[in-house]
Amino acid sequence: MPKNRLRLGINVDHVATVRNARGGALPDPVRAAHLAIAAGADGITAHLREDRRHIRDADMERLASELSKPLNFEMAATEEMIGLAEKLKPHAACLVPEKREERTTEGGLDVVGQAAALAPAIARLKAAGCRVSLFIEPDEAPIAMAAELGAPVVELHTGTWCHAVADGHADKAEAEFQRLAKGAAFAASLGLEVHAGHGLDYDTARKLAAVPAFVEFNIGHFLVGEAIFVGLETTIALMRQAMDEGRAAG
Ligand SMILES: CC(=O)[C@@H](O)[C@H](O)COP(=O)(O)O
Ligand SMILES: NCC(=O)COP(=O)(O)O
Repeated sequence: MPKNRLRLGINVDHVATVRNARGGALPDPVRAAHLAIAAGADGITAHLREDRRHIRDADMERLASELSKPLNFEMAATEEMIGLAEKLKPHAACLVPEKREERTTEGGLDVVGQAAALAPAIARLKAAGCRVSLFIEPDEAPIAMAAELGAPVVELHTGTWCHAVADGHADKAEAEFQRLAKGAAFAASLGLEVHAGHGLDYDTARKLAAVPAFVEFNIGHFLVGEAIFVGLETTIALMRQAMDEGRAAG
């Protein structure tokens, strides 16, 4: 295994989205998490939204107690969520912005504007033993503030780039890719561990893997969708291959 191999975290939120469409117990996101680990995932990500639209408290409790690989608990920095993380003690806690009316996580956390509120949240999560990560835009100001706030990890939001690629806006896509590459290098230069996620597919993950500063990708929606056609094991193997190819080419 190459020393600089990228870690692949699998986000199981949208297995729960399908389950919740019918209100029963199936498909079970925890079963998907076990399967993802058996298929080579390096960790599992799950986002317990305040409105519980996909992952629910009972899912998070089972993920925290059952998994053999690290759990990355994505959450808004609310009292309720920080309290839950203190109770469940997941390996990692990733603070993300959240709006009830949004369809998905639309941008990065406003770490500059919310620094005063984030500082105690980060301190409490660290005291609970969680590796704290901040989900932010790939720009200097939020990255520098993340370092100042003592977060050891940043996850750079790849959504704007992935949308530009999907929409065929080549110039915007190239500019967004350069923004991510520059942001990742800057974050690494400050001693931060650099992750990426949101909207990644095989092609975008392959291209981004060539940027050496990244050490982990968290991917969910695309893989859960692909699993309908080729199965979860195959889609994870194909994503692993794409990331390894990209890294080797970098
Ligand atoms: C923060 C983030 O990017 C993830 O939470 C992911 O997008 C899945 O959750 P949603 O689709 O509910 O935003
Ligand atoms: N933090 C990003 C994540 O966990 C997965 O995002 P997506 O692939 O579901 O868009």
